[in-house]
Amino acid sequence: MLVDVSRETYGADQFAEQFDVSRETLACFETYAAMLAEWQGRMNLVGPATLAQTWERHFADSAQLVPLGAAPWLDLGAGAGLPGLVIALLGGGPVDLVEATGKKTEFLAAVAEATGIADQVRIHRSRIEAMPLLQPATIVARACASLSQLFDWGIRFAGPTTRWVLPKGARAADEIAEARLRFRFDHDLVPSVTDAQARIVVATNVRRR
Ligand SMILES: C[S@@+](CC[C@H](N)C(=O)[O-])C[C@H]1O[C@@H](n2cnc3c(N)ncnc32)[C@H](O)[C@@H]1O
Repeated sequence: MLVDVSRETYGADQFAEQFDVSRETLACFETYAAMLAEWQGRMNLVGPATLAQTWERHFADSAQLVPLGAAPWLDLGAGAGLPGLVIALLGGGPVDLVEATGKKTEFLAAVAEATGIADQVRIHRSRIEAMPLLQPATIVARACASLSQLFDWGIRFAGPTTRWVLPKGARAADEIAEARLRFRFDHDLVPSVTDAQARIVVATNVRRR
């Protein structure tokens, strides 16, 4: 079901109701939102125009992915923790978050510490290509790269049953067609609850042609 409230009114209360978030967990998300706003003044964590819509554009957009995968998760290009920290805050961890930019990994560690989920996340300051091998049940990546590039980066972590949960915009079908030139995979397309045009690609059995 699409979020049926206007962007101006979607906030903590709507997020808590939509995702059945406890009061205690909601307090953690409020801490996260406040830290995002504070650190955004020092570095570009999220698109500046999206900061005012953090609860919908970032938290809800990430939270909708939780039921599509299973732990352990591997978040490629985690940035400000979207979706990796959101998944861990909602009890979906453990999550390995890979992020190349040192300042962003400092932010990730600070939020994990402040919200009490440090034991549910492993934060890797690394390029994805340089990561040691992990065996995630689910590989997730949001706003990081094309489907082909994500498969290229992630395939060494994946087996036939690994799920790939990859939110994509309106161009999901084009990216799938492009990826099919080089990879075989099964997939479902799940509508996004935050953007009527967007789709989430849920792929399994990804292998090179
Ligand atoms: C556009 S941001 C998206 C971040 C976050 N997933 C989100 O949805 O807000 C892409 C992130 O991927 C990181 N990144 C890009 N290529 C990477 C690589 N090869 N290894 C590790 N991180 C990478 C960038 O530093 C950046 O923080």
